[in-house]
Amino acid sequence: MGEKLQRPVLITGGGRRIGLALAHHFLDEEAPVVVSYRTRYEAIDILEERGATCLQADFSNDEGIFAFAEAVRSRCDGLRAIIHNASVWEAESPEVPRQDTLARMLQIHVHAPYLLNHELAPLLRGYGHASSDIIHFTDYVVERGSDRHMAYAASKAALDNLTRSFARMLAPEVKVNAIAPGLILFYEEDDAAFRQKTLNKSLMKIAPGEKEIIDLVSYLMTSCYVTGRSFAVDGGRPLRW
Ligand SMILES: NC(=O)C1=CN([C@@H]2O[C@H](COP(=O)(O)OP(=O)(O)OC[C@H]3O[C@@H](n4cnc5c(N)ncnc54)[C@H](OP(=O)(O)O)[C@@H]3O)[C@@H](O)[C@H]2O)C=CC1
Ligand SMILES: Nc1nc2c(c(=O)[nH]1)N=C([C@H](O)[C@@H](O)CO)CN2
Repeated sequence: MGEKLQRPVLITGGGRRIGLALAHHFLDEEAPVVVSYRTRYEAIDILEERGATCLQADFSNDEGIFAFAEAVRSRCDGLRAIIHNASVWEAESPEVPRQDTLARMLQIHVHAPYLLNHELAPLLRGYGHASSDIIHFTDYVVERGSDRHMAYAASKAALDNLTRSFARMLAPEVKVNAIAPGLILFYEEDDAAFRQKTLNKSLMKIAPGEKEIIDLVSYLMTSCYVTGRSFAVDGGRPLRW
């Protein structure tokens, strides 16, 4: 397996979109990076060519989460940060039993970060005051609930709450914060009508792209005082209702 990595930034779900952009950002900064991926996109080959360590992981059951934690421990003696990006935006649907939707949402947004933080906390500790970070990606719906994504919103709300518990548990060595995005990115297949309707839901009326998230992650990782807080990146969306 070779030498162990020097305190990499660990990003879950780093194979596409925001997680992928974060991985490239840290590689640009010459920071060591570990990403988890579920689907092996071409983007993973490129990350590996750039020096990232990419570990296949499926968090849809607890065994997959524990196996990933063990894989990280076997490659790293320490971690600079854990960024919990992996997520599924699943709506309730009449064809799917509600309990299955709820279980999947809790699995990816609560079991995975809760278990990984406990499993990997020893790798974040021991480097001094405010020297490590955990960042949870939640959602602006944590504040207001959701009509179409009720289980998703509830699971992200639980993750928001875990932010404060882990901040208490791991201070003062590890800062633990949440980022609560509104619309950041569209999907290529989103049509013009959907895009316009969605843009109109915020005050700022743009899909800002990954840079807004990268800038906030950089700020949080630079701070030596900010912990246990949630940061909205939502274009003022809650004010539109
Ligand atoms: N994009 C946006 O506008 C918004 C994003 N957010 C939050 O920001 C974060 C990033 O968003 P975005 O880039 O759009 O996320 P995506 O939904 O595009 O990607 C999430 C990643 O998580 C991975 N993942 C999903 N389920 C599992 C699993 N069971 N095991 C392992 N990995 C898994 C996916 O892998 P695979 O590709 O294999 O499915 C994917 O790579 C998320 O937490 C999201 O909820 C919040 C509000 C708005
Ligand atoms: N895991 C994901 N979570 C969310 C996504 C997404 O694509 N993947 N998208 C959104 C929306 O953009 C929404 O906030 C705007 O209508 C929410 N969560």
